[in-house]
Amino acid sequence: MILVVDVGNTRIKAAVFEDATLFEIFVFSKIELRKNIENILEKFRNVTDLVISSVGDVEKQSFLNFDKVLKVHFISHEDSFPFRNWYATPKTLGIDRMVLAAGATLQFPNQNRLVIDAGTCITYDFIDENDNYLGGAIAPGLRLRYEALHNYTAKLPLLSLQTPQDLIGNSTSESIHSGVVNGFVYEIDGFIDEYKARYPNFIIILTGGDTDFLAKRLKNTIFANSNFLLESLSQTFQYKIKND
Ligand SMILES: Nc1ncnc2c1ncn2[C@@H]1O[C@H](COP(=O)(O)OP(=O)(O)OP(=O)(O)O)[C@@H](O)[C@H]1O
Ligand SMILES: CC(C)(CO)[C@@H](O)C(=O)NCCC(=O)O
Ligand SMILES: [K+]
Repeated sequence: MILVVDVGNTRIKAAVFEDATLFEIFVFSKIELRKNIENILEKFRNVTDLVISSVGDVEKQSFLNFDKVLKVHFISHEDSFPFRNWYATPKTLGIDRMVLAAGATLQFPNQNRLVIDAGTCITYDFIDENDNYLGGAIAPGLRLRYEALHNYTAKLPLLSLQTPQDLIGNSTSESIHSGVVNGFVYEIDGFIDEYKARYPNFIIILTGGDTDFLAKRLKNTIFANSNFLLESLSQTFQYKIKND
């Protein structure tokens, strides 16, 4: 049994796996890290390995106390991944993006894949049918757009995510919701359409904290799975064990 931990930019997500079976998911903040991991290990006493992917600023130190009771693995650029990496700056590629690309490669063999992670940032990652990782895009996520409007203007309020009533916002709040939500959706559909112009066939995997909100609003057909990063982390670890 393994415990995988995804340290994101905002939150931490963890899951317990036995082979491909996911037992339970946990979401918590960085300050509660140690206590939460202890509680999970208390509940799942058969966990032998702790597998961590981190893009956040949580230090390795926070996990090292656990190495007395389990094996602790930090997924890094040095590990084996199931794709050829064509990124021009592979050392600066986010570990979360590498893990997503690994999951897409292993779960959807022999096809072009586009992974869209709508989290703090939205990231796009493309892996072609011959398992070449080509790169993608990074843009501000949904919540970040609301925050940016508020933080970098004098008059705009900080709103929480809400479905716009119409394309044409008839108040400050409706204008913001239209700009953020409609803009985000058009952007994603626009990206997908441009990828389609280059690659006639590919599957689209949507994941991240905004998956459920977005899935029903996109015009393109996508495979929505908010646990895709956690599942991919488990698969990346299995792949690493076999290939190291
Ligand atoms: N409880 C919550 N806290 C923060 N964001 C949330 C929450 N519930 C839903 N969201 C949505 O999820 C998005 C953030 O995604 P996510 O939680 O995957 O980010 P993260 O933890 O920083 O991970 P990553 O760094 O991998 O993107 C926000 O845009 C927000 O709209
Ligand atoms: C883009 C984020 C912040 C998304 O979590 C992360 O993947 C990251 O820090 N990436 C480093 C830059 C890059 O991927 O090229
Ligand atoms: K993300």
